[in-house]
Amino acid sequence: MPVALCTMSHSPLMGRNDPDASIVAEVDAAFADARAFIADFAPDLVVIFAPDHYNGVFYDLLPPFCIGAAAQSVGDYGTQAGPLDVDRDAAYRIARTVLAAGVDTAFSERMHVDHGFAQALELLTGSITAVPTVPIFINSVGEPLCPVSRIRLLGNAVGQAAAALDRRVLLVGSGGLSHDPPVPRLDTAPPPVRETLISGRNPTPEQRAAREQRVIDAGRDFAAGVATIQPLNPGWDRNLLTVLASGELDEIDSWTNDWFVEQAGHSSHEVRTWIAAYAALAAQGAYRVRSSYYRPIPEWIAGFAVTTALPE
Ligand SMILES: O=C(O)/C=C/c1cccc(O)c1O
Ligand SMILES: [Fe+2]
Repeated sequence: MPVALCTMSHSPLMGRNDPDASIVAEVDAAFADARAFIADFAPDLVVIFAPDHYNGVFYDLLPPFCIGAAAQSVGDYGTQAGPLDVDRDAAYRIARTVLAAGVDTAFSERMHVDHGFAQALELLTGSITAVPTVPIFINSVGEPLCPVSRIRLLGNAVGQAAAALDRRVLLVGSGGLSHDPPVPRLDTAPPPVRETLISGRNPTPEQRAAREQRVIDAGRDFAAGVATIQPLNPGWDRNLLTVLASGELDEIDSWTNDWFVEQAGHSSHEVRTWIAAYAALAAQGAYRVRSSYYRPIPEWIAGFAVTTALPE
C-alpha cells in the first residue's frame, strides 16, 4: 500500500527563542511545503518514530524502543496534552511483524510521550489527534543505547508491516540532527536530578517550568556564543542527509555511538528516528527524496532539517 515519508527536527525553543525573522520564514516555508505534501498524500495512518527526553520514559524501565497501542502526551513546552488517536489494531500488527523479524521491541498500552512526538504531529498534521497514529519511541538519550544497526532493522520491520496494512501510511521521524541541549545524564547528574531520571513522572508545574526555562536559557546563551554546550556540526548533518537520500543505508551500521557524540553531540542520537523512518521506506524498495531543507539554528539548539520522500 502507498507510503510516504516526512522527517523533521523538533525543538521546543521554536517560538520561544527565535532566530532572525527571515530564518523563521524559511523554516515556516519548509513546513508549509511538508504539510502540502502530506495533504496531497492524504495518509490514513501516521507511524511516527520519536525520542523522549525523560518526560515519558525513565530509567525505571528503559527499553531501546517501544511501540504504543495507546499513548498520551504530557504537554511539555506548551505542546498539546492528552491522548493521541492511536490505532491499536495497527500497533499490534506492527509489533507482531517487528517481533517476528527478531527485533525485540517493547510494547505499551499506556505510553507517555513528550514534545518529540507532539510537536511533530502538531506541525505536520495540525494536532495530536488529526490522523490515527502508531507512536514508536526510540531511546536516543539514555545510555546504554543499542547499536544504530538495530534501528535500521527496526525500521525495516516496521516498513514491512506498513506494506501489509491496507492503509496509506505516512512515516514520520522526529529529531534534531547535530545538537547537544542540556539534557541531564545519569552518570553526571547530582542525586536529586538522578532520581528524576529514574522515576520523574508527573513533575509539579513549577518543576516542569524550571526545567524548561533552563533549556530556553541555554538556547539564548548558545546563540550568543557563551554556552558551554557542543557546537552544531553542519558538515556532519549534511553528510547524514546525503547518506539518507542515497538509499545506501547499510553504511550507517558502521557508525559507532561514541562517534555520534564526538561529532554531533549527545542528542544527535535523535537521528535514530530519521534512520528508522528511512529504513521503513526503503523496505518497500527504491525511494526518492522530494524536498530537503537544512540550516544550523543555534537559537533552537538544532541542526534543523525537514525532508520528504516517496517510493520511486
Ligand atoms: O527539554 C529537553 O529535554 C530537550 C529540549 C530540546 C532542545 C533542542 C532540541 C531538541 O531536540 C530538544 O529536544
Ligand atoms: Fe529532542
